[in-house]
Amino acid sequence: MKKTTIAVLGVGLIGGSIALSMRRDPEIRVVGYDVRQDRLDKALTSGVIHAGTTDLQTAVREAHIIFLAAPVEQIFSTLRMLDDLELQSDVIVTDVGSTKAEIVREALKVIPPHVTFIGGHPMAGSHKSGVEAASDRLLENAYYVLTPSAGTSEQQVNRLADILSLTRAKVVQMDPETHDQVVGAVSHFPHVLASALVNLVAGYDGDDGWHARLAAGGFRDITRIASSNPRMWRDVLLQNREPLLKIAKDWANALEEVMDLVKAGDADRIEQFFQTARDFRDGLPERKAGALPPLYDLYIDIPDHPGEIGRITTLLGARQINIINLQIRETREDIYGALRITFQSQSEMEKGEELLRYFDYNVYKRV
Ligand SMILES: NC(=O)c1ccc[n+]([C@@H]2O[C@H](COP(=O)([O-])OP(=O)(O)OC[C@H]3O[C@@H](n4cnc5c(N)ncnc54)[C@H](O)[C@@H]3O)[C@@H](O)[C@H]2O)c1
Ligand SMILES: O=C(O)C(=O)C[C@]1(C(=O)O)C=C[C@@H](O)C=C1
Repeated sequence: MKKTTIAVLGVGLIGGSIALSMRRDPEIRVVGYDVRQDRLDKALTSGVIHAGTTDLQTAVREAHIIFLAAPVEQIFSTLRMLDDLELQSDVIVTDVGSTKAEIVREALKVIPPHVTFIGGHPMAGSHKSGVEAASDRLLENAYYVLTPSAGTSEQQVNRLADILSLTRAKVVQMDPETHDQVVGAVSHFPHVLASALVNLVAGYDGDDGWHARLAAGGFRDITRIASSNPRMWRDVLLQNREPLLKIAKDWANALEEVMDLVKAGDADRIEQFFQTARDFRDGLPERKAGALPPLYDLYIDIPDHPGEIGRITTLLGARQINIINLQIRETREDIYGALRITFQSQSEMEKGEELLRYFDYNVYKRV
């Protein structure tokens, strides 16, 4: 049987995670394309892709499905290049960009007639970037929005949904404008808010640094996403202007309403405000509620001498502690836990943790 070839253009967090999911099927060959050779090298050595190239034509020539997984601005420029490339006759091109309306409009304008374009957006991610943060479980149980156009053949949509089942995400269909409105409210605007709040507090933080030091769980929980890639979010905001401007207006009104209650000292309605939010927040569907087991991961600092990883796996193996995955993470100085070990169960993880601590390793549950 002929293998299915998948091209992933942009082997970063999302492209890498999709590539890893695709590799669950041994009949799929994943070719990565990136403008950065060092990123392809990382993806190759960590087994994310079967082959990598910085030549776009080589990457797409044999592809049956092409994922555009670069930052949004580069998704536009790549779309415009497709017309000059030799492609398979029934190829599906899809993207993973965080905005949809403008991308789909552009694709319909520039895509060659024999090519099917289906907009896509997996609703999962991280504030971390790059292939080193990729995981075959990143999209598990997340919604994956597809935005086929009126003329898109149902058979092609099903073909794409079929391949996407390897990510274990829940594929849904939506029109691009609805997508941008909804995702503007639940993802884009929250990123603006998180960063605006951080900038406000940074401005308050005087020489004594008390704001930074007292910032505990609340501030950290609501601002994690302010650590996201600034270039990526610049592009997203520029592509989703109209919905965002409307949401910002609604936000300003909502904030004013609460502050009016504070001004009036209206205890009942202030409490009601928090209660209403809590009811909706507590009712959000639990992403981990699906059939798949949660992750049992430990992160371990690896001392910088040869044979350390071998020593750790030997220690675990000797006590029959089962691990299902091992990942060496980007070794930037400020990152703890360079080695990630995924265990089969909670009890295996606990046994592993006890053992590694006994042998004096620094072990973390989450980083
Ligand atoms: N980060 C998230 O949480 C998230 C979630 C869902 C969707 N997205 C979307 O996924 C896309 C990628 O985001 P990411 O977080 O994976 O970014 P990333 O920075 O981790 O990866 C992007 C990769 O694209 C490469 N690249 C840059 N220009 C390119 C070009 N012209 N052609 C090919 N490759 C190029 C970069 O070298 C990098 O390896 C964006 O469009 C983003 O909107 C991101
Ligand atoms: O979890 C995160 O860090 C994310 O920001 C992921 C997130 C989001 O939920 O806003 C960010 C961008 C996307 O396009 C989809 C998902």
